[in-house]
Amino acid sequence: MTLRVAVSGASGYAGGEVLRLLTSHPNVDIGSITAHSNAGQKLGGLQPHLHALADRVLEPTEVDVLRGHDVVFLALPHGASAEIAAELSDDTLVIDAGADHRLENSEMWEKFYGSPHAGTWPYGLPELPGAREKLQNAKRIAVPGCYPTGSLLGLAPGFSAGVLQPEDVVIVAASGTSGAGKSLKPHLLGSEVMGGMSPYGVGGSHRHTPEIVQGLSNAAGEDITLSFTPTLAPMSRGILTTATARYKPGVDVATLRAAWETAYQHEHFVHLLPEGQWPTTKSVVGSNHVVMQLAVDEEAGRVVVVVAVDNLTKGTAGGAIQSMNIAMGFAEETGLNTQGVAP
Ligand SMILES: NC(=O)C1=CN([C@@H]2O[C@H](COP(=O)(O)OP(=O)(O)OC[C@H]3O[C@@H](n4cnc5c(N)ncnc54)[C@H](OP(=O)(O)O)[C@@H]3O)[C@@H](O)[C@H]2O)C=CC1
Ligand SMILES: CC(=O)N[C@@H](CCC(=O)OP(=O)(O)O)C(=O)O
Repeated sequence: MTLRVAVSGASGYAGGEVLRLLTSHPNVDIGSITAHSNAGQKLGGLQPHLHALADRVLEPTEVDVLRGHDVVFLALPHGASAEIAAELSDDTLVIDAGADHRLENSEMWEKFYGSPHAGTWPYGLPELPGAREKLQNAKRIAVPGCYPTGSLLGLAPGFSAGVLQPEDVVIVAASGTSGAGKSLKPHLLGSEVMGGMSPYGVGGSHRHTPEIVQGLSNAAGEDITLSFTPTLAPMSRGILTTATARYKPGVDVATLRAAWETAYQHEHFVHLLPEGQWPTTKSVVGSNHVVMQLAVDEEAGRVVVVVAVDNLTKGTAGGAIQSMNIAMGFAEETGLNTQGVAP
């Protein structure tokens, strides 16, 4: 089966990565590609790495352009996708890379995004417990945020297995600058970012906080409490997440490690490294692979999990295509790879 697929936001980072991956997907024919201020431009001038599509012209992001495709990827700013998705047929698979449909709690949406909530779609992180069933035959999929991808994959196994305490979860993550998108932002100028790291969204104010709380609470079966701090690192791609949580009294080290080994033993894209090896963001650049390592800090009574993802691949576009594969009944790994780029 060949799907006709449209990509909106194709001039941006997330849309560009969706296109890069789709060009090697055997079941996809790339239909309309759309943009906003860059509509009318050739893709080659904006995404010079996408040689195979260089002469394709970006159309405006309008419902009429997106209609008539089997699958539509929306890689638009927050708030822009809900309106378009509502106009697309129920038979079209719509995959939203933005945040509009990720949260289950409308109050949380309004608190963190400051607009009316558009509703909740199946969450596109297949490795979470119960997620695959909801993605099969889905016609609407919400792609997770990039920080939630590493954070949830890092701690969900411990909560699902009932070995972690729900209160006092702490996550600190360092992201590459592509996480912020392509539009001009003064704090992302090379001279601001190169040679140093800086925090932002400190004190529970980052909008990914409720998304991570939601996923971990669902895994735990009870509400968890979280302190989440994002930081900006001088690299273009990648997120290194350090997630720690208290383990329940009496749980031993072997039981803790077994929870993660069991959760990921059959997963194609998520890999608990052999003991003693630690993840690096460099090892996952351009791949849909997630690598992690776990340590048990017995003095502190905490599990420490370190996770590396490529924010644009597994953290957005690769995860979106993996979910498309599930929804459409293709083998989950179709068109995706687990090999990084080195050095
Ligand atoms: N970057 C990342 O790592 C991740 C991004 N995401 C999400 O993906 C989405 C896109 O992010 P990203 O690619 O980084 O952002 P970019 O700023 O790189 O790209 C934004 C895209 O949206 C288009 N656009 C801008 N304004 C509008 C508008 N008002 N209406 C319609 N289209 C518009 C732009 O078109 P033009 O260039 O023509 O103006 C461009 O194609 C966001 O919702 C983001 O949260 C999710 C996970 C990770
Ligand atoms: C480095 C950086 O700025 N990252 C972005 C997160 C990008 C992303 O995944 O998030 P959404 O899809 O939810 O926007 C941020 O912190 O806002």
